[in-house]
Amino acid sequence: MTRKKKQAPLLQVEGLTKAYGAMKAVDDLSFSVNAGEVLGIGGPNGAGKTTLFDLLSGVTPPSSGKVTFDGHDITTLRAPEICHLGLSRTFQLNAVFNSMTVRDNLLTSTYFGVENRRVPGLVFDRKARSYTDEVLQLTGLTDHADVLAGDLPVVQLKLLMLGSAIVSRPKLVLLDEPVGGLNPAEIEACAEVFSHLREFHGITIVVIEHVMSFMTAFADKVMILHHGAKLHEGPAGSLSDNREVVDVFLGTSGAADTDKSEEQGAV
Ligand SMILES: Nc1ncnc2c1ncn2[C@@H]1O[C@H](COP(=O)(O)OP(=O)(O)OP(=O)(O)O)[C@@H](O)[C@H]1O
Repeated sequence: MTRKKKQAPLLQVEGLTKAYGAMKAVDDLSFSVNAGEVLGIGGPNGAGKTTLFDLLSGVTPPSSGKVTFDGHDITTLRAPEICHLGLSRTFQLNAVFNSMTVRDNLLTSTYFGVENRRVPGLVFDRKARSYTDEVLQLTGLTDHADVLAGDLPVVQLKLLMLGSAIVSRPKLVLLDEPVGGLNPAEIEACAEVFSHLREFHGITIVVIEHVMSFMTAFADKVMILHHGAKLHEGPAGSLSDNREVVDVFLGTSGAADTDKSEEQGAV
C-alpha cells in the first residue's frame, strides 16, 4: 500500500525574533501555514503583528530565526526577491500610486511583481492586461478602472491595495488590516470580495485584522500575538474559549462580537 506523502507547509516560521534594542517586537515565534489556508492574526496594539509581516516580506531583516516559503529559505532575501517568489503583501496605510489610474496601478503591480524589470522597457503585455482585467472584476473596480487612485473613496482604495497585491497571482498574500477604518456597510461590501478571494488561483492568505467578526468568519485558524509571542493558536471559533485571549485582547465586547459572527456564519 502506498502512503500519500505529507505536503510541507507553504510557509514555515521557526524561532523568528526581531529585537529593537532590549525590546523584542517579535519574540521566538514559530508557526506554519499550509497551502490554501487562511490564517488570521490578531493581538493588541504593539503586539508585533506588522513587524511580523515586515520580516516575512523582507521589508526588515530578522535578528534571528528562519523563514521558509515554498521550499526556499527566504530569511535574508530582500523584498523584491521574496515578491518574485510569490509572496506579496498589503500595507495598513495608503500604498498606491495616487496620480495613476486604477488600471495603471494594477498593470504596474503585475509588471514589476513577477520579475526584475527596468522602467524604460515598460510595455504591458497581453498577460498583464488579462491579469488586470481579472482583478478589476474580482475587486468590483471595473467601472472605476480609469479613475485616478487618489480620487477613490477609502473602501475602493482598500480594494485597489488588495488588487495590487494579488494581480501578479502570488502563492501567498499577507493582508495588513484590509478592512481597518471602514464602517460596517463598507466592511460588508468588502466581505463579498473576500468571500471570492479564497478561490483566486489557490491563493493562501495570512490576514491581520482588529475587526474580529470579519477575521473569524474569514479565517480557518487564528493566532493571537502578545508582546511579540504567540498567546493562542487554534480554529477560528476557539478565541473566546481562551481566558487569556479574552483578558488581554478581546475584552467582553470582543468575545461577544466573535460569538455573534460564528452564529451568523457570515463574513
Ligand atoms: N522600527 C522600529 N523601531 C523601534 N521599535 C519599533 C519599530 N517598529 C516597531 N517597533 C515597536 O515594535 C512593537 C510592535 O510594533 P508593531 O507595529 O509590529 O505592532 P502591531 O501589533 O502591528 O500594532 P498595531 O495593531 O497598532 O498595528 C511596538 O512596541 C513598536 O513600537
